[in-house]
Amino acid sequence: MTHTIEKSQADTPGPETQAMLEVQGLNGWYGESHVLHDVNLTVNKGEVVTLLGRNGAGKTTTLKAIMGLLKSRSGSIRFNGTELIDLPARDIARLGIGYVPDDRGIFGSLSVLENLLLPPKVADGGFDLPAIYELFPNLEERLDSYGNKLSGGEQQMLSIARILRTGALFVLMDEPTEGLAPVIIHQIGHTVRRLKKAGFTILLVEQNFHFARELADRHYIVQEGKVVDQFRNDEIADNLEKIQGYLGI
Ligand SMILES: Nc1ncnc2c1ncn2[C@@H]1O[C@H](COP(=O)(O)OP(=O)(O)OP(=O)(O)O)[C@@H](O)[C@H]1O
Repeated sequence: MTHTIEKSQADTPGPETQAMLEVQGLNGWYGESHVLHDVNLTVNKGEVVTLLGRNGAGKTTTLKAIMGLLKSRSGSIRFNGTELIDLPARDIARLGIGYVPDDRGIFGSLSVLENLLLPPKVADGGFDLPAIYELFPNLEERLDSYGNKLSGGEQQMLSIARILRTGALFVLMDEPTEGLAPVIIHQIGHTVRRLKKAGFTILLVEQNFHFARELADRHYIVQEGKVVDQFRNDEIADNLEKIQGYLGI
C-alpha cells in the first residue's frame, strides 16, 4: 500500500510544483537585432532557478523581457496566470515581481535610507526596516551614507534589501555576485537561502556556476538567445562535463 500512497503523492502537484512564472515562445529584439529566440522556461513557487550561460547568451535580456524593460518582445510570459507580454514595467512590478539589476541601480546621490524607501510597496507582508537590518547589519550602520560611497557588496545588499521592502515575493536577480570578494559572495548566498526559506521565489542569472550550484533547485542553460538544456541541481554531478562545455569553464 505504501507504493499507492507514494504514487498518489507524486501525481498530486504540491505547492512546490505550482508554476509562478511560465515563459513560452519568448522572442526579443534590440532594434533590428533579434536576441531572444523562442525562450521557454518555468519557475515554480518557492524555487530558486538559475539562467546559466556564456557572456552575451541572452540571460540579462531574458530578465529584462520578463520585467517589461525590453520593449520589443513577443510570446507569452504568465505570472500567477496573468499575461505580462503587453504590460509596461510599472504594472509588472505592481503584480509583485522585484528586479535586482546587474548594475544594482543604486542612486549615488541618495542615502542608504532614501534608496531603501524609494521603491513603492506593491503588496502587504514586505520586510520592515528592522527585518532588513537584521538581514543586512552593514546597511543599518551606513544608513546616512550616500549610495556612491558604498562598496560593491553594500550596494548589492541595498539593491536586494529595497526589493524585500516592497512585498514582492518573486525576485529576478542579475548576477548578484559579479565583481564581489568571496566573503561577500558567501553572504549573498546566505541571503538567498534565507529568502528561499522565507517563501520567496527567485530567478537568478549567474556567471558563477559554483555559487549557482550551492543554491539553486534547477538550472536552464542559455545559448545564443535560446534555452538549450536544463538540469535539476541533483543532476549536475552526472552532467558536469556537458555543463562545463556549455559554459566554457
Ligand atoms: N542595449 C543593447 N542593445 C543592443 N544589443 C544588446 C544590448 N544589450 C545586449 N545586447 C546584445 O544582446 C545579446 C544578449 O546580451 P545579454 O546581455 O542578454 O547577455 P547575457 O547572457 O546577460 O551576458 P552578460 O553576462 O555578458 O551580460 C548580446 O549579443 C548583446 O551584445
